[in-house]
Amino acid sequence: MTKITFPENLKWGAATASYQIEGGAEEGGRSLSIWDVFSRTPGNVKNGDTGDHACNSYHLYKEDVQLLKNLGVDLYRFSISWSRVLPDGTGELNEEGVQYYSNLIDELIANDIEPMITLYHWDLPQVLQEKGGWESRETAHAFLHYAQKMFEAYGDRVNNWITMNEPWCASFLSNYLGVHAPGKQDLQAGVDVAHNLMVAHGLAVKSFRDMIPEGKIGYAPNIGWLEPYSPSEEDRAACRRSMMWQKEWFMDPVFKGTYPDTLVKLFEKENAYLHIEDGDMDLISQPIDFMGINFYTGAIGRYKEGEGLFDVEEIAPDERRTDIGWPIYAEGFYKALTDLRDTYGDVPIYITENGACYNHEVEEDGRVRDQERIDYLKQHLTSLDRAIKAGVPIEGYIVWSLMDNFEWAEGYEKRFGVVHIDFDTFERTPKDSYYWYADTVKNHEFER
Ligand SMILES: N=NNCCOCCOc1ccc(-c2cn(C[C@@H]3NC[C@@H](O)[C@H]3O)nn2)cc1
Repeated sequence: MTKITFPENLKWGAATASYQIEGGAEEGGRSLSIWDVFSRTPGNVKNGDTGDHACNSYHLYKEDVQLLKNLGVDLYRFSISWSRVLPDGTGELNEEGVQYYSNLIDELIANDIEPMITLYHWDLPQVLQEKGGWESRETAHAFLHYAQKMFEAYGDRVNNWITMNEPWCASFLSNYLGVHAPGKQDLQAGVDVAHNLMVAHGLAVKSFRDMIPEGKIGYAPNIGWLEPYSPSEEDRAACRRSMMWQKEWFMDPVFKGTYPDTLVKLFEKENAYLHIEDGDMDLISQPIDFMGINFYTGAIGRYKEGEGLFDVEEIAPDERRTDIGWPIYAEGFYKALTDLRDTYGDVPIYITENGACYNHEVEEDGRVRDQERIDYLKQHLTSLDRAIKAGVPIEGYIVWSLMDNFEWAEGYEKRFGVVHIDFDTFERTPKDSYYWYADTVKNHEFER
């Protein structure tokens, strides 16, 4: 057996997000978010699931912290529900909402766990959506107000901050592909939302430097990996174009102060145009302390004229897929990470999400035998080890997710947690992968 051993200073964590776990959708002064409206609209979410109750973490957060403590992680990455702390989207704070997160932060610190806050994990206050949402630049300024209020409230205890989670999902998946909230299918809307999310990111980073000078801030784009089907320039260019949508479109503005011209021109051909104002690119490209990377899957990419926006078809590398249907491609994780270093240099990286969907249930003896998830994590942590040994500056690894939760348009059926949730009783049951991950975190190593 081969042992994979990680650097002692690698930080380990687990992640969740507010709309996916909290519930308490109309408790404690919280107002509706776009995900409440989207999930309550019939046809948008599998089985008509909503985040009304989710994992009931709004009431069970102390149990969650004990699960994290027994997992032995250094970090807990969670997000704040903007509409819980600012029900009007801006203006005055809802003290009850602020207190909820203050209690969570204190509970984490009391258990020697570092909080890592994600400010925007897709649950925009509905009141702001009704004023134009992220298509309106005003929302970027509302985000700055929200971020500043959070820095004031928690900056004394929280050092690690993430502005945006998966801006590709929050812009194109949500406003062009229509799969996530608000469910628009308009490429211009997607381009406008993507830019305003990045302006909002820049505004928050700039203010953060003044408000929490000792803190660390970044953002968390999601990327996949498309391996060319053949060495032909057709296949290689098609893969580059498709990956550009999640990589360069959201990373070049931050690390180069520009948008990738290939995609700018491609979008213009589809009558979708960037609306950049003076100073935007300087604002977006100010330095950050780390980049979060969310990686789940990849594929083989082959040029196919007329296929989607980029003339590329995605082929699964082999028959292995998780229960959400995504191919398993751990080699792609290694390639994606070394490609980031080759493109953007030594930007410190946290893996802010990596994990697998397997829908096991609790068996008679109380166990959840999710060996497939353990195998997925082993394969991807092996790729991570290879990337670290190749010199990619990895700060930490944060598994998605601590617990089964509301997996957006897929609802509760699709389970990503190392802890099983009974969505009727909210009973939490650590899976086999929970105990395996705890050993790996404790020993900084595992047997392949
Ligand atoms: N490329 N073209 N696709 C065209 C067709 O898309 C159909 C569906 O697409 C997607 C793409 C990506 C995702 C996704 C989900 N997660 C997992 C969450 N991450 C943040 C955290 O909250 C987790 O729950 N990450 N990514 C979902 C759907």
